[in-house]
This record gives sequence, structure tokens and C-alpha cells, in this order.
Amino acid sequence: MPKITQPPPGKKISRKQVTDLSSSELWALTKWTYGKLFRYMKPYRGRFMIGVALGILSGLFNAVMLVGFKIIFSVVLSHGPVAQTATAPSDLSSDVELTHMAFEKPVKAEFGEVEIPVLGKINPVEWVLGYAPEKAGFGLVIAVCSLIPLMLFMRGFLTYLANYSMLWVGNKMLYNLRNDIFRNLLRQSLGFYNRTKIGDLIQTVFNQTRVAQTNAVQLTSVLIQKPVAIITIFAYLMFWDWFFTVSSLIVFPLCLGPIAYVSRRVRRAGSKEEAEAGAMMVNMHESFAGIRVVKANAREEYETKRFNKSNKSMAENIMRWQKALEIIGPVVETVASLGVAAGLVYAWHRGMRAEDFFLVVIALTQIYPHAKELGRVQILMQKCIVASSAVFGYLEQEPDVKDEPDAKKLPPAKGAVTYEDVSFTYTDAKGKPAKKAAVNGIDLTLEPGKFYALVGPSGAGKSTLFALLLRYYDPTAGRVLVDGHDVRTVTQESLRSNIGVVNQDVFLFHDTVKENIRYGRLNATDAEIVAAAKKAHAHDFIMQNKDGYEALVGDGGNNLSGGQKQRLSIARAILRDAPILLLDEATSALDTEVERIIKDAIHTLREGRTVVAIAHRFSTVLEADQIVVMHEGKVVDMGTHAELLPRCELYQRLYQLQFDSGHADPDKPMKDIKPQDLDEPYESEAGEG
Ligand SMILES: Nc1ncnc2c1ncn2[C@@H]1O[C@H](COP(=O)(O)OP(=O)(O)OP(=O)(O)O)[C@@H](O)[C@H]1O
Repeated sequence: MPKITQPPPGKKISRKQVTDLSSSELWALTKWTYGKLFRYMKPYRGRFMIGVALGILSGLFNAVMLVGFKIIFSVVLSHGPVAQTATAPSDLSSDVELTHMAFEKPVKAEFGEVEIPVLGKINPVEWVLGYAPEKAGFGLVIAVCSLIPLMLFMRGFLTYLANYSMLWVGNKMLYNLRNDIFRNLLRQSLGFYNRTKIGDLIQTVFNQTRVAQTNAVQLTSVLIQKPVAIITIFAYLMFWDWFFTVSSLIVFPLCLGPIAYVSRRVRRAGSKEEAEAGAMMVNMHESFAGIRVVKANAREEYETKRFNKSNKSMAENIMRWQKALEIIGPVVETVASLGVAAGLVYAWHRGMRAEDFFLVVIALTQIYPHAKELGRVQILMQKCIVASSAVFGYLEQEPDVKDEPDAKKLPPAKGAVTYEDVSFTYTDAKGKPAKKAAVNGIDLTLEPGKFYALVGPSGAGKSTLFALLLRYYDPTAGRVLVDGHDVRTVTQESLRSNIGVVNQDVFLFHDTVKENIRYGRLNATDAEIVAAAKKAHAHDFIMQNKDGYEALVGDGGNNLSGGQKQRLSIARAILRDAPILLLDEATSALDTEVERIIKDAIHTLREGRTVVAIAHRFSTVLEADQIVVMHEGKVVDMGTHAELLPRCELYQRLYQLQFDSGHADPDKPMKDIKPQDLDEPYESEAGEG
């Protein structure tokens, strides 16, 4: 098996895959992930390093606290000076003194004297007071005890500052990461969007970026603060009583056992929860975006059940890992209590003083939360890798269609469009090419300023010609030229700024009428917007609303009728003022009034422009300067209605079908004519056009 050192380009790594990795592979992937994430940390490395330094300080502060506790205990819990040492056993009489004797460390000779690692014996009470009192007075006890909250506050404050710095860096990272991934997703070709679930994209941009960032930041904090804290405490304990410390190491792995077991359960449940979260996102997106279809088919219950399934499974998995996490505390405490009990026996055996034993217990319980956090490293690492593979998979995905490095700006075009032997085959969700080309060997020249109608049965390749001109896809063979420029040699932005599009499915943003029209040209003035709306015959209906141009159109334009949406879309195209206009005529029957208005608007639009319309009505076809007849991905013929009717068999059939099927009104759409609707299989005569 080859070693996985980084996710395959554009592919996500599943939690299961990560769980199955060998430790060297996991290490390699962690390095990869961190390498990627550190690029995002780099601009904030100053703050990051401050966070690291503060993390180390807060870890080291544990030793200061233990020293502090030792001083406090020696002042508060010692009862007066003990002048004896272990070398004078005959002078001892009390039990306390006996225990002192049994304790192999030198016993304190003076009140307040403590032995500190590195520093040796010191008497801080004497330092502060200037003399060594025989016994602690009330004031001294109060003063010394107040050190406890002070020390805890200091450690908490250091940890807070360390975490704050890390979170600050993390949030900046998240902000940049989200921006970059969103930008890169918008750069992707339509082919990418055909292959990808939108809910998945939303889940990655919104959730996975956060998971990658929080886990990376937490991991950094844990990997820096916790080992320092643990080592510091252990070093202190070792200095103090190495045998006891080493013995407690035996209990320590016992505590880690339940952590490891629970971690596995948490990981499994967490991974299922994440998968369900993705499914839920996809389901929600589809239900809301396709609300009309849902309602038209009365599928509310069906969609709710689908949602429920994911929701239930998610809730169960959340419960599962929360239950596992909650149980870890009591289990570890029970195991740790064994250690305390064993320690107590040891203390008795060694004749340890209560205050010293108390200190050891404090030190050991201080280690526990740090060890618990350190036990989560693997989970954090796995979560980080899984989320990062999704994030960087999308982030580093190169678009199928992108500007050439030397792409030039297409100057304002005259509007000549040429398809030179153009073929194109779509690919399926797995990137495999379809069996049949959508367009095949298209040779077509469209002159500037003319009106062309594309006609043909459903699936003939009309929309594909639009998509290739807009460079949504690159042809598999041949070239598409605008004013003699191959569209692949100019920037996509400049190409598309020369093309206006009116789709039959109008998409409006949840915003005001004004802003929806302005989407055609962002720097348009309000006056220009009103002028465009007037030309599109949209002004009157806009003004009927009391909010006029400030009225909200609703989500996707839900507050408007189909015709009104069309008119706003035309106003948008008028505002765009592009020399080439692509019009995908609505197939749905619009009322006669709306039809007329839209036709008028098209009249306005065609002036001085190359207009190419996918025509679904013969009234539109008849207006065209040239009609392009398409069939099965080929241009079959091209000419005026008068020229085509006598000579083009397919055109005759399309025409007859329209009238025979009772659509005597030429304004009625000739929609949904399928190849099989034509009497006999039509032999395409490619090349005639
Ligand atoms: N995104 C896509 N992925 C895969 N195949 C596609 C895609 N879009 C279109 N096709 C296929 O390409 C062929 C041409 O489709 P196209 O949409 O260009 O035809 P059309 O003439 O515009 O049809 P209609 O009038 O029904 O819109 C059809 O066989 C269609 O199934």
C-alpha cells in the first residue's frame, strides 16, 4: 500500500480512512495539514508566538503554584519550630516527630522554612518579616492564604491570555480561510457545480473551516501548554520524592485507559454525526431551494421524514459521544482515587506529614486535567485532518475553466460570434465523459447586430452553444471566437461583460427591486436603473408597490409573478448594455399581455446588438434575421423562415408539429418537442448550415 502523505487532489479524506492510517501515515498527513494551516497563521505569527510563549509560561506557572502551596502549608499547617533533624532520633518523643524522623528528606529546622527545587532551603517568611517568628499569627495566616486565589488568578490569567492570543489568530485564520474558499468555489466551472452537491459546499465553507481552525488552534495550545504543565509538575514531584512520583506513574496510565476507550467511541459517533450533518445540510438546501417542487408534489411530509432521519441519527450520535464524554470524569476519578488511596498507604509507611501528602495530591490532581486534554490530541488531530482535507481539497482545486496566464481583456466587442468545428461532451458526476457529444462539429458564424433564433428539438444542443460562448465550459474540440478572439485567450470577466443573458429561469436575489436590477451593472446610478426598468416595461408594476424600487422581491423573487421576474431580468440585461445578448426564451406560456411586453423589450434590446435567442415561439422565430436549425448536436440548416420552410425537412416538421398539435397560435411555445416526436427518425444533415 502506498503511503498516504496528503489527500488526493480535490478529494476528501473520511474519518474512517484517518482512523485506519498507520502512525507514520497519520504523522505525514498531520504535517501536510499543519503545513497548509500554518500558511494561514503566518501573517499573524507575532501574535501566535506570543500565544506560544504565554502557553509555556502558564505551564511553568504550575511549578510556581506548587512552591507557593508548599510555603502556604508550611506556614499555616506547621506548628512551631522543630529544631531537630533526622540525625537526632533520641530527642524525639511525639508521634509527629517520629514521622519526621522516618521521612528521609531533611526536616525543617525553622518555622516557615521550605526546601525548593533549585533554590534549596529558604525561609520566605523571614524574608518578608525580617525575622523568623516561632509560630504563625492570624495576620500572617490570612496574608499567606490570600496567596491561593492570587496564584490561581495568575495562572488563569496567563492561560486566558495564551488562549486569547491563539483564538485571535484562529479567528483571523478562519476569516481568511472562509473568504479564500468561497472565492475559489466561485471560480469553479459549471462542470464542477454539476458534479457537486451545494449542501456539501455550504457545509464545507461554513462548518469544516471552523472545525479545521478550532482543532488546529486547540491542538497547538494543547501540544504546547499541556506537556509543559505536566513535565513541570512531574519534575517538581520527582525532586521532592522520586519514589512516590514514579509509583504514581503506574496509576497514570490507568487513568489514560478509560480516556482512550472513550475517545474511540467519541470518534466513531462524531464521525457519524458529521456525515449526518452533511446529509442534513444537503436535504435542507434542496427542500428550501426546491420549495415549489416540494409543494407542487405535496412532498412536505416526505421531506420532513428525510430530514427527521438525519436529524434523529445526528441527535443519537451527539447523545452517544456526550454520554461517553460525561462518563470519562467519574471513571477517571475512581481510578485516580485508587492512586490517592495507595498514596495514603505509602504516606503512612514513609511517615509523611499531612501537609506534604496534601501537596502531592494537589500536584497529582493538577496533572489530571492536563493529561485529559493531552489524551484528546489524537481526536483533535483526526478532526483537523478530516476537515482540512475537505477545506483544502476545495481551496486548492484548480477550476476546469480558467484564464490563461497571458489572457487579455476583450475590448468592447462588435458582436461577431464564430463557432469553428466545435464539439463538446459533458462529463458525469464522476468526471466520466457522456457517451454522446452534446454538440458535434459545429461551424456557425453569427454577424454583429443581427438577430438569430436557435430552434430544434429538446436536447439538440442549443443551450450548450450558449454555455460554450460564455465559456462555462471549454470545447472538447474546435474554437469559439468573439470578434476573432478565441474566448480561451481573453479573461472570463471581460468576455462575460460583453455578453448579456436573459434566462428563462430568472434568478432574483433576496433584495430590493433596485438592487436586483443593479446586479447587471454595479456602478449604475438610480436614474439609469429606472430608465432600464422603463425600457423593460417593468417600471409600472414596480411603482404599483408602495415601496417601489425599494420593495423586496422575496427569496428567489417569490413575491413576483413569472412575467414580472422576466421583466426585471430584461431590465438587468438592458442595464448591462452588452453588445451580445443571449436570450433563452421562456417555454412556459405567459399571458398575452406579458408576451407582448417582453417582445417589445426584446425589440429595444436587439437594437445595435447581436441577439441569439433559443426560440420557443414561432413569433420570435419569424422575427429573426436568421434561423439556426439544430438537431442532435449539429447545425442542420440556417436561413430565413421563407428559405427554410421549403428546403429544410426538420424545420418543416418542427413547424408542422407546432400547428398539428393544435398550437395554431404562433405565439404559443413550440416547447418540449423531442426527437421522437418527429414522424420518422430524422437523419441529420450536418454541414448544411
Ligand atoms: N449539465 C449537463 N450534464 C450532462 N449532460 C448535459 C448537461 N446539459 C445538457 N446535457 C446534455 O447535452 C445534450 C444537449 O443539451 P442542451 O441543453 O444543450 O439541449 P437544448 O437543445 O438546449 O435542449 P432544451 O431545449 O431541452 O433546453 C442533451 O443530450 C443533454 O442531455
